Amino acid sequence: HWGYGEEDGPSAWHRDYPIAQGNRQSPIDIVPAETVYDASLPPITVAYDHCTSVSIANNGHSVVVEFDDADDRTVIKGGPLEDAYRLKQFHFHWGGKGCHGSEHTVGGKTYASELHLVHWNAAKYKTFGEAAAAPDGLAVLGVFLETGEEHRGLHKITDALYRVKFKGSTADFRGFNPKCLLPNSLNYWTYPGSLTTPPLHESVTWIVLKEPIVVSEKQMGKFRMLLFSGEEEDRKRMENNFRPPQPLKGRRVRASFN
Ligand SMILES: COc1cc(C[n+]2ccc3cc(OS(N)(=O)=O)ccc3c2)cc(OC)c1OC
Ligand SMILES: [Zn+2]
Repeated sequence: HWGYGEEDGPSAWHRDYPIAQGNRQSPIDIVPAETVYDASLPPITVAYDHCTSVSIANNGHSVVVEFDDADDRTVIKGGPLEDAYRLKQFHFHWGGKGCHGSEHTVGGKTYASELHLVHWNAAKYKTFGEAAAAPDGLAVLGVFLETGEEHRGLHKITDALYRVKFKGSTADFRGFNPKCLLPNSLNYWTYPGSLTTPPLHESVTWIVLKEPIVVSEKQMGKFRMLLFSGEEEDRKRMENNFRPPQPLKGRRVRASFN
């Protein structure tokens, strides 16, 4: 099975998932000077008012908060998106310490972590799985995390992490609204890309926010107490669960701001 170690990490994924060497893989290094300001790009609308988080889980690769996606109560629309995309889950990628751990980089700059809010096009597809295999099926909103002051909204998450320490553990996690994890500005870059973990489907319209949110080193430390391993296995700390930037292959990265 795939992972982030020496043997099963990102450089080996192509053996089981040849699309890893495809033409629209993610993440990428976003080079601001090479992005194209697109004045016709409307702002994105994040309509997370009736938040319906259901559970928090450790899937052996990250910590994931799942949502009830049975209706259009929690959606993202506008920006590069033709339809409203329904929030399915969010999760994080992070490093071992210091300021590396994000998946996207900005002019080579890495951040301590990156939040991914995963949405699917329920206007066009019946299930997440079906959408995940379609070129316009998913929209992932990426938010950079940098270390500094404590983040009040993140406490509810970091205080729940002890309940999902081991791979395969799940806990109730209701009523969390991820709107509190967004920065003040919704200025973004957007480009056509993929899932950053297997199955690496090239089905994602990426929307990466320029402004990071600030979380404390102590809060980041709580993510690193999670384990890749299950209760009966040798302990492996969950850290450095990020894929490095992939070739741009001629893709255009548009900016919603000048
Ligand atoms: C709920 O059903 C599925 C869940 C999942 C779980 N999953 C796996 C990998 C993922 C990678 C992701 O990549 S990322 N890091 O770019 O956000 C996002 C969501 C993911 C969700 C995948 C599926 O098919 C690909 C599913 O349909 C069968
Ligand atoms: Zn992710």
